[in-house]
Order: sequence, then C-alpha cells, then structure tokens
Amino acid sequence: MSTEQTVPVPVHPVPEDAVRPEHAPEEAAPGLDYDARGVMAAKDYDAVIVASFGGPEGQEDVIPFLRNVTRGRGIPDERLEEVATHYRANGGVSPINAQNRALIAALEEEFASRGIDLPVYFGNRNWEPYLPDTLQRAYDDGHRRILTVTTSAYSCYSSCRQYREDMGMALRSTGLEGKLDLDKTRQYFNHPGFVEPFAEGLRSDLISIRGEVGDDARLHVLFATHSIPTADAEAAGPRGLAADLREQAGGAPGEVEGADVYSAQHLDVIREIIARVPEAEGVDWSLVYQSRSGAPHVPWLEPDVNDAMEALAGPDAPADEQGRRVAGFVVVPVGFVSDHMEVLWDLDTEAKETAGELGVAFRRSPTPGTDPRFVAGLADLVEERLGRREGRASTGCFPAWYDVCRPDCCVKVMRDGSVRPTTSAVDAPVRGLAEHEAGQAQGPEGADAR
Ligand SMILES: CC1=C(CCC(=O)O)c2cc3nc(cc4[nH]c(cc5[nH]c(cc1n2)c(C)c5CCC(=O)O)c(CCC(=O)O)c4C)C(CCC(=O)O)=C3C
Ligand SMILES: [Fe+2]
Repeated sequence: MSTEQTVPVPVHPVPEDAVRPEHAPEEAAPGLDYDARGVMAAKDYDAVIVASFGGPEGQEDVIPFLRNVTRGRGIPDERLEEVATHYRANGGVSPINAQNRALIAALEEEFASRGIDLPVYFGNRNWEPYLPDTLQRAYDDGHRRILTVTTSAYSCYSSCRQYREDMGMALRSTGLEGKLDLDKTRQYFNHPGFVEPFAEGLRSDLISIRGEVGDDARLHVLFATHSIPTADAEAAGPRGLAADLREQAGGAPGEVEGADVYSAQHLDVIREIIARVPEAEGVDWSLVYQSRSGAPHVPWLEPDVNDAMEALAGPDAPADEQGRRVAGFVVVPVGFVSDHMEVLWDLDTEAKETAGELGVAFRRSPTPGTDPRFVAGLADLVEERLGRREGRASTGCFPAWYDVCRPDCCVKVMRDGSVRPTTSAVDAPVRGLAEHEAGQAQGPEGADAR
C-alpha cells in the first residue's frame, strides 16, 4: 500500500440539499404516516426498546454467539476461531451487554428528568435478551406502539437495515405482525449528541499525547470505523444518493474518498469533530477501517488501521517538510457507540501493539458510551417522535436522517436470492398497527386479501 492512499485527500463538501426529492419516497404507503423527507408523524408511543448487537456472557456462550452472528453469512471457520480468542481473552465476556444496561439506566434517568413516562426494554440481535422475546414481553405488558433506539449510528446494511430486518423477523416469529407498531428512530451519526463527546475525547488525547512526545512532534489522527464489504458500502443509503455524491465529486467509486454514503457520513462526522477541536488544527488525519472479516477475495473498505499505521510511521514512511516522522497516533473510534469488543480488541490490543512495534505514542479516544450529551441526544430523538420537540438537530453537511427508509435502502440480497422483511421503510412488507386496523375497517375480505 502506498502512503498516498492514507494521506488525507481534500474532501468534497456535501451540499445542504444532498438528499434531494428524487431520493424521497414517491408516495406514502397506506397506514404509514410520513412526509416526503421521510419524517414520520408524531405518535403516542407507549414503550421504547434499546436494540443492540448482543455479546457473550461467559466462555460457553462464545461459539453459540458467533454462530448467531454469522448464520448464513459464509464467514470461514478459521475466522470464527480467531474472533473467539478475542472474547476468550476477556473471560468469554463481551463488555457490550453491561454497557447497554448502563445506557438504558442513564436513558431512564433522562426520561424521568424530562417527564417522559415510557418504560425502556432491552433487545439484542445476537444474544439474550433476544429481540423477539423482548417484543413478546412488551406486548404481554400491554404495549402496542413501540419505538426502537439502536446502538448503531450510520447507514449501511449492518448498522441500519439488518436491525430493521431483525425487527421484521421478530414480528413474524412472534406472530405480532399487525398487532403492534414497531418503529425505529433515525440514524444519528450527525446528531450533536453523538459528535460532541468524540470532540472532547480527541481534544484531551491530543493534549495528553503532546505531553508525552512534545508540542513540536508530528501527530496523526486515525478515525476508525468498522470495515464493510465495498458492495455494502455501494448499497448504503437511499437508492441513487451514492451516484449523486460521486457525480458531485467527479470520480468513480474507489477514486474519490467518501463516494459512498457510509464513508461520506463518516467524513462528515470527522469534519464536525475537527471543527470543534482547536488543538487538531494542522494535524493530519485519515479515515481507516478495522475488523474486516469474510472471504479474502471479497473486497472490503480499506485501509486497515494497522496497515495505515505502518504506511504512515513505518521505516519506509516519508518525513514531512520539516523532516519529522510521525511520533504518535490518536485513534478515534468514530464508528462505534460504546467501548465493546471491536474497540477493546482491534484498537486497544492490536492497534496499540502496532504502535508499540513502530515505537510511536498511542492514545485511543473514548466512544460516547453513557456521556450525558449522548444520552440527552437519544432522549431528544425519542422526543422528536413523540411530537414534544421542535426541529430535528443535526450538524455537518447532511440533513437529519430519515425516520422511514427509502425503497431498497441499504438492501442486501440473501444467498438464496431473497430479501428479508423489514420494518420502518417505505417498502416495508411488515405491516404496522394502523394499517392492520385500516384492513379490519374494510371488513374480513380486506383483511384476508393481505
Ligand atoms: C458496520 C458494523 C458495525 C458497527 C455498527 C454497529 O455497532 O452495529 C459492527 C458492530 C459490531 N460487530 C460486532 C461483532 C461482530 N461482527 C461480526 C461480523 C461483521 N460485522 C460487520 C459490520 C459491523 N459490525 C460485518 C459486515 C460483518 C461480517 C458479516 C456479518 O457477519 O454480518 C462478527 C463475526 C465475526 C467476524 O467476522 O468478526 C462479530 C463477532 C459487535 C459486538 C462487539 C462485542 O461483542 O462487544 C459490534 C457492536
Ligand atoms: Fe460487526
């Protein structure tokens, strides 16, 4: 890999109108009340579910958890064994469940302080408490209009649509389809409550690392996110938006950084973080990727964080105009919400080790976790949907993201050629309560016809 690839290229600005009407739903689906920007009408929700990834709670959970995650996905067995060692080294326990319980406790407190009287349930995609069980419990407790907040900020199959699919599958498997509304808050990568904690973390890490290597030393900031297959990156976001971003940037995929919606969202967040950190002025930075899996011949987003560190600070790396070599890295895990295993292993263990081998200083900035600004931001998202809040906060070039996804948004065709049912989309085949009631109103024929 040449160093040129990791030197930050000038990033094209995403204009205010990046999400134009042609990316909007053409017409409202019956029973789903939203406008042309994908903003859903306020609703009287009666419960909230915090939906997350889930993780093992002990050594005996590790392999069953990994099988859940990778079911039908063609991840080689060697990769599973490899990933299992990350969990095994931590007693077979992922920190993610405890972190989510802490987030829920903080959110409950925030709700109480704002007079929001909604219970907060916990449901995971890949481990207990599983989403279908949580949904059933909420239904049995009498709840019918449920709003989901996920622990995933950006747009791509893994971070948005897969949650909506698993919500759709949960409605199907519990038989609750049509018996309750299950909606989802918007992706919040560009919400100030997500961006600001990263800025504060970067600021204090820059001050701290300068204390170690000196004020005149050359530093490099690595903004790290989860790698995804380039095909997933290409399909991320509403149909047509990536092509428009690319046309605007004047290049082909791969030629222009941020030419897919997933990367463009990250670059938008990075610019917003840097703009809030005076200490970052003049410091080079790059967007790097981590935790690649899947078959080797399938292309994923690059460069890998460790390769980027080698290229920037290895023996072949060029000095800058002042003859300085990179003396330290600050890694900002901008793709993640909490310090879970992907952060503890890939950054705090592997990337830190790479820095040690290169003989350079290393800091890893915190994720939002339970930062009060982040918790308040999530509560704001809920209040938006309850109709208790004016405006939809966002920062950067992209507008506040949609409540309802466009047709084919982040679409993934399964190996058997099928596309899974989803919730919270214009073309969602899984029906909500209102549509069910509309069908009932037409009489039994109308209901059967579905
Ligand atoms: C974009 C993205 C996020 C960020 C958004 C979000 O936060 O949701 C994320 C988060 C996470 N990924 C996690 C863990 C895993 N991800 C895997 C596999 C994969 N991730 C992918 C993407 C993402 N993943 C993809 C395209 C795959 C391969 C295909 C597939 O299988 O879908 C595998 C399988 C083994 C491997 O190949 O690594 C594991 C164990 C954990 C839990 C950590 C813990 O336990 O503390 C978390 C929060
Ligand atoms: Fe993952």
